Amino acid sequence: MRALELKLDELAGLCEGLDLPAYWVDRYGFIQWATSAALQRLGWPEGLWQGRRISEMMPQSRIFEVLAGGQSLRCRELTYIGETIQISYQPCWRDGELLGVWAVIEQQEKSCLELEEEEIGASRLLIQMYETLLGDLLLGLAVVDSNGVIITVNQYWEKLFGVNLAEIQGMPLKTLFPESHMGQVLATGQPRIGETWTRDDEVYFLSELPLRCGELIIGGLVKLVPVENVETRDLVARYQLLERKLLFYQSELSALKHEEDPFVAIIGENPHMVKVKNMARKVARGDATVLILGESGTGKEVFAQAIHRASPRADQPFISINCAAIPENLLEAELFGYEEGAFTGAVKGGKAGKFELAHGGTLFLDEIGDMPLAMQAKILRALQERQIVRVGGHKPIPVDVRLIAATNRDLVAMMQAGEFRSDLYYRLSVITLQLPPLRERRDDIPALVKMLIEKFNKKYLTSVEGYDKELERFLLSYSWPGNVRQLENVLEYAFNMLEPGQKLLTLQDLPEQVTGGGPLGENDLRLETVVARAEKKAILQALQATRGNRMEAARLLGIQRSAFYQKLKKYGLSGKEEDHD
Ligand SMILES: Nc1ncnc2c1ncn2[C@@H]1O[C@H](COP(=O)(O)OP(=O)(O)OP(=O)(O)O)[C@@H](O)[C@H]1O
Repeated sequence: MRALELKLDELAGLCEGLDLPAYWVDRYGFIQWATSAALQRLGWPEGLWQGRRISEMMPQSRIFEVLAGGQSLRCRELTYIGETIQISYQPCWRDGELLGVWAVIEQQEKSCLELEEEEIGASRLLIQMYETLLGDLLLGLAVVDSNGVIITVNQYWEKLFGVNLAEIQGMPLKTLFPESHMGQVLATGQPRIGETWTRDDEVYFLSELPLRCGELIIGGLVKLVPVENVETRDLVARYQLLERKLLFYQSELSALKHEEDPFVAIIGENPHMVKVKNMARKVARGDATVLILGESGTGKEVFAQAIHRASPRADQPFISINCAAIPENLLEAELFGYEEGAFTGAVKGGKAGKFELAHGGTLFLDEIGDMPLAMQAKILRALQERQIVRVGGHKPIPVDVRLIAATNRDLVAMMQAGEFRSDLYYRLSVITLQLPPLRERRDDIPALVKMLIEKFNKKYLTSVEGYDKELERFLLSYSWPGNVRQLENVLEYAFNMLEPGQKLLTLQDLPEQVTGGGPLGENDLRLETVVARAEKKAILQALQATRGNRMEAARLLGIQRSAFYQKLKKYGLSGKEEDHD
């Protein structure tokens, strides 16, 4: 910051020394300095302009366009106290951040005339360039001036419209091509792309783009690309694929929105699962806090969402936050928001936290067992007082949220070890749902796989019908340390390995780390696997040494808590080391 202040001071000194009428406006629009020449030109009395916004001193200033758009403006004319003056504005950036705008009052009008000439010269050059490029490309091109009058077209265009360049030069494009929207493109500077146009049963992609020279729109370009063109056909195919994917996601979304019973989508006919689903269905109707326990990937978030959708709050937001994945120093601001200027890098105007965003709806705190003690106290206070205070603020903000929390850690043991506040535990655990790991409900695996195959068939436009006996045996016997999420990832991997037209999934389509005799194949001596094996072992040892305390384990390993959490996910570990040793 000091170096920067020095540079701004230097700029001020330099302008003063050169007797240049110039001033500096910071990124919030406040005038920071002005040279004596500028004060004289603008008639600003000393002492009146300091600390004021430029809009107060000069309401017609164009500086806000520059602050908003980040692009320079040259020789902009404005009338100020009865006199016409021209000002050029130069935005100044540092490390991608806009610092402010340097404004210089032009002294000679000639400089602006020169600028216009430069601009006209540049546009001529541009047109010449286009004429050379137009040649005999397999697409129709037309260039118009800023009034939409045809300057040139290429041979393809001539043939397509059955015209000669000489006879249409100077003609408004709209006369020759009434379907054009070039008028709008030139007026707004916004391109129109992705439209189609048909002539004699031939379909063309139509794009209309503005041609710019710096700030100025100097004309427009029309492109007509026949869909028959091989490259275009490829594009069309990809576009159609994207469109189908979009339709798929739209239908998924509306299915989610209109599901009568949100628990239907949760697959699980295993008796334990049925019991949990029935209980969740009942508690959804009320407003009580729910604690969902279960290993990673068992569907805790799926349950939380279903509870929300089956609750009277269904039309309000469902906001989810993974407490373990967010660095400790950012957690408070994420949860409670912050006021402007609360810390370096704080967004202008402040930011709402998850509690505020969830107002009226449900807040899902995933991995609550990884919440630092200080934050636990703040959450408890927010729940009791039904209000929060943003970081750096004083004003209490009322919040009405239903809280659903989840963890795979043993909160009772943590409580006894003083790592989890008992008052918060009792508040959270009014209703507790315990989700079984997948290895304890293997009878649900076929239904889950069927659902996932349908899902990925839609996503990848494939037509897989099932899997062979060998794969079936594997799917039913594997330990699935990462539970349903791992099953989902493994099958998605298989879909990416499919041969064209393949109807049955086989064991060979699955990732080797899974099929190689355990989560990490012991016979695989590739460096990547050996390093991964060592890393997994170190994590398990750290978890053992800290009796499953992830924060402590991360500290022992000398890595960030969020990085540690990612590694747990990568190796399909739940944090309970004895499960997977
Ligand atoms: N019973 C289920 N039926 C259908 N899909 C499920 C089921 N359980 C889990 N899934 C799917 O498995 C994935 C993981 O589920 P989810 O994110 O709810 O697990 P989690 O327990 O919250 O995991 P973590 O603790 O790691 O955040 C999701 O893609 C979810 O859709």
